[in-house]
Amino acid sequence: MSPRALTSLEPASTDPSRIRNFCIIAHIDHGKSTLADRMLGITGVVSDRDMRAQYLDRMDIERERGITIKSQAVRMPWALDGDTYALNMIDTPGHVDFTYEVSRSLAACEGAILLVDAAQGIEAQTLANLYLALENDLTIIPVLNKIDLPAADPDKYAKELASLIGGRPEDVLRVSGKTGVGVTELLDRVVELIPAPRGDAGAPARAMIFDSVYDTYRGVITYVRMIDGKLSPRERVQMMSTKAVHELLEIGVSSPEPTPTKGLGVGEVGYLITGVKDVRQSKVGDTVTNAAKPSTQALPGYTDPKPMVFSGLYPIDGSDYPILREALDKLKLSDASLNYEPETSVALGFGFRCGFLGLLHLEIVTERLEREFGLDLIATAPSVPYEVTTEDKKHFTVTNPSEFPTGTKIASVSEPMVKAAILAPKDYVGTIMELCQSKRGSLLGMEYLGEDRVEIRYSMPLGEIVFDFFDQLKSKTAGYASLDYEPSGEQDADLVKVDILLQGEAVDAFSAIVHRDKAYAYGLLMTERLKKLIPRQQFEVPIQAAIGARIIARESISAMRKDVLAKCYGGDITRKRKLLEKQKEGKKRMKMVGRVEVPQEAFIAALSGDVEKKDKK
Ligand SMILES: Nc1nc2c(ncn2[C@@H]2O[C@H](COP(=O)(O)OP(=O)(O)OP(=O)(O)O)[C@@H](O)[C@H]2O)c(=O)[nH]1
Repeated sequence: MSPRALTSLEPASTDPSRIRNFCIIAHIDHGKSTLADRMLGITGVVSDRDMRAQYLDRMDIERERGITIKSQAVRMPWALDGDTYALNMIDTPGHVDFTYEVSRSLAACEGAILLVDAAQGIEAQTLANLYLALENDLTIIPVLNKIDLPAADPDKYAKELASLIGGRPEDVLRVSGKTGVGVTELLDRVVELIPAPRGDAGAPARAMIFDSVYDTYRGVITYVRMIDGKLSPRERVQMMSTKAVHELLEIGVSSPEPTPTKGLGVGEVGYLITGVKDVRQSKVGDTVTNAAKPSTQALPGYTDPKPMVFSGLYPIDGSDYPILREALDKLKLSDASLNYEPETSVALGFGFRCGFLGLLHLEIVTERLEREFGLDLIATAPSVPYEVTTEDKKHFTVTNPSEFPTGTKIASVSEPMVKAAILAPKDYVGTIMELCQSKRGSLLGMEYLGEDRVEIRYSMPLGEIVFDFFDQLKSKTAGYASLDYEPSGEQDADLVKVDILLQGEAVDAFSAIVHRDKAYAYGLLMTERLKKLIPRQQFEVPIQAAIGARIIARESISAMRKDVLAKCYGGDITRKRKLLEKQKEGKKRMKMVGRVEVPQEAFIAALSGDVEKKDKK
């Protein structure tokens, strides 16, 4: 603990002029959590003994992957020039999937520490987060981290940062979250530079929800930033988007363990517990007001986050379906942006079509389902929502390719677009442009940042990004490129559905919506894959790819009579019976597509692309 830390955990001050609300924004892995931990140690809110790495990241998956999914807020007392301040640090998620949550966390602050790895320099998310912070009028404190690294080049990157935000290189602070160098000065800088919150203490209460977390024992814990007025324990509060009224069972601050207080006033950051059991009743971005004396104007910026990536989740063992349903119901309590509805597939049986904020969100949810609920799952290829208009002027949204209309005349199809920003060393510009072009991107602009780093901006269909864009980008640039993107409306495109047919029957899990120019390649890929995976049957099985009634690719599996009894010449009837029993067992794991028997493993391998991976080895 530093001598500057205070020993008392009682809120240092509730006078708004002594409050500083800030967050740390950084690209993934630039050391935000490490720095946050170090601040907790230096301000004395967490003793060295209790300090475990990444105190703020509570979920196991977060800790293992080293990423922050859920933001948390913590109050730290800090003394400067004889005055005591309450520093509220709001931890923001760093990944693109959670941009909305980031923007709400930023809206709860007056300032932001812009943290950049002194060995890496500015990356795509540094910029994306900086732009979000500037949109919210935050005061920016530029900081270089990891100056203890031998590869650190603080002089170079201080210049880069200064030219980006318009300041002097010598004003860029240099710290190491790991060793603690410079962190005390940084805390002082937070007090000096970040403006105190302002609000109307006499007005009806308005608090903005910037996070809401499900806790098994306490129900939903809602993190808020008070804008106007005051909230006190036991009073009745109203959520302005839904008008739902709840009683405030507890109100307090995290330092960093929840500590009840007598209320929260202007500029304060803390938590509320109302006994609700589902985070959907306490939505990020919503305004909390006093039910008896409600405010008439909700705070700006609230939206319902829309799922942008869809995938079918199926239990590999069909009998796990009820467990999957229960697991999703449970996860929903803590994840307001997870959507799902039951669906059935010829190939995969019973499952759920789930909507996610993005690919990382999908990965996290599948991993939690497998890990926390012991499920083995197969996920269908991710797809995005398409808006379809038919010639008779009907509109609908297609989130499952197999539901894409055929037969009816389609007037237009539009797909979600994103503005993508890619940052990379300049040597990779050609490679990156080639890749973006091949993914139907159109160049928006290009800018040099410093001597060797370039920001390339493209408009691209989200559908191309969710496929394997990020993996390809990483492998083509030896890991040097970083990517960020934001939704930017919709655009009409010449999209078609490619079906994959086994003996004339469409296998729903393999239908895909692709651009007409890519339909043939997709058809060829899938028919070849399946040919390798599906065992011979007693008759010839054609595998075809089709757009509507038009076949665009074809393979076939030649017939073979599989006579399991052939080996059993002689009359041993028990042995014959055993073999027949065994065959029956095997059949249970088979899925029937028309008359064709397909082992489920074949579907799984075809969906995950395991065939090519094996071929490459
Ligand atoms: N040498 C050195 N390593 C550091 C420092 N700060 C963080 N690291 C290391 O950098 C890696 C990433 O640090 P984190 O604190 O997890 O990064 P983060 O920005 O919180 O990552 P996300 O939560 O994924 O955004 C870890 O391996 C840390 O040990 C530092 O000051 N010096």
